Amino acid sequence: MHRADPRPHKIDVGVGVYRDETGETPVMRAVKAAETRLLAEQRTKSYLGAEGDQGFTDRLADVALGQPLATDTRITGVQTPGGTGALRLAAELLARAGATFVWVGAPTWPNHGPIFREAGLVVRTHAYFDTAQSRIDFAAFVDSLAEARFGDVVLLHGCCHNPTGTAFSPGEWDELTQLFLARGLIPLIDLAYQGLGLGLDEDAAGMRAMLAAVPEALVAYSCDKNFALYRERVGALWVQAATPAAAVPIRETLLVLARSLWSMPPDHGAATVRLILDDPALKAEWRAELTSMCARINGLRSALGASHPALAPIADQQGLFALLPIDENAVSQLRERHAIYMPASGRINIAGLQLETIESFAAALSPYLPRY
Ligand SMILES: Cc1ncc(COP(=O)(O)O)c(C=O)c1O
Repeated sequence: MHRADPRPHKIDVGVGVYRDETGETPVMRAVKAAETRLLAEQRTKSYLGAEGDQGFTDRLADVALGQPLATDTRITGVQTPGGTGALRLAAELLARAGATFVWVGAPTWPNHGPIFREAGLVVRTHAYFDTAQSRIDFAAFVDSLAEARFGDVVLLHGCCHNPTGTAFSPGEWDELTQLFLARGLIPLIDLAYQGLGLGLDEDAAGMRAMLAAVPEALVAYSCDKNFALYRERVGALWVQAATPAAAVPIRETLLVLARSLWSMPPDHGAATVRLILDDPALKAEWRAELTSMCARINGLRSALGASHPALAPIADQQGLFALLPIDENAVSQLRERHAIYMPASGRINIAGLQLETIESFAAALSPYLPRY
């Protein structure tokens, strides 16, 4: 509908991918350089196993988990087709291990429910977001987990929550860790936007602290956004077992499951990431470009937050998304009257805005926002 709209001032805050100030989703400089190198170097060995590119999974563990895999043999990792593949593989592993319930917050990324259900798990919903205040309702979240039983799995967004833009504070991560330990709950951390919130290490800090404290955990990771490899579907799943010995059959099971899901993950994108992470100059270039993407998003957040009192919480949130406190009716009126496009949920992609369009965007939104 946005594409077909002839109005020149139209705004698309619907599609959930990073956009630069010209509205494009560019290929990152380090990715271009690594792809050129890959064409020259990589193509002599054709076959890859179900685990994918182990160099990729190991190097990425350094970025995500803050440690190379070799230092913690309780953690085993495999390459997956995107974060979606990692979540699906995690779901299959959990179902195979006898898990029944996976808890997800309200709201969450709409694909979470189908991914777990298709693997035979039962999805239960816990409180998460206070829509009126545009913040996490942590007390209600903890209360609703009172029903969770020993061995239940709880999905957590590692940073940059989709769709609300929220993130746990270090204190909240700590409280959750204590709660999970006391109740025997297993965290499945979905880290799809590392580096697009506060920074690479900051965005993973809560997750790392939790991993250090709990015996078992799973981490589903996507490189599709922070390496802008949307076309390639690059991801990884790490599983932390209670002991190094327990990690061995888990790895074997992951490989059996992966063979029946996708046989081998596609190589090109993961090999590109591996080349970047292996080369200090390329790695520095990737980090610099990611930092400027992140700065653009946070600049837009500050401007949008300052434009209207009801949008103020957006300035303190993170990542690509925010959930506007408006209803479906407002969403369709914004489309009809102002050529502003977003899904019925009111989720907006902050990077779909430009600094120059924020004022008119906020003015169009204003009649539909709550008044204080
Ligand atoms: C919260 C969340 N998790 C996982 C994914 C899946 O990642 P990928 O696109 O790499 O499959 C997404 C993608 O939109 C997401 O928003």
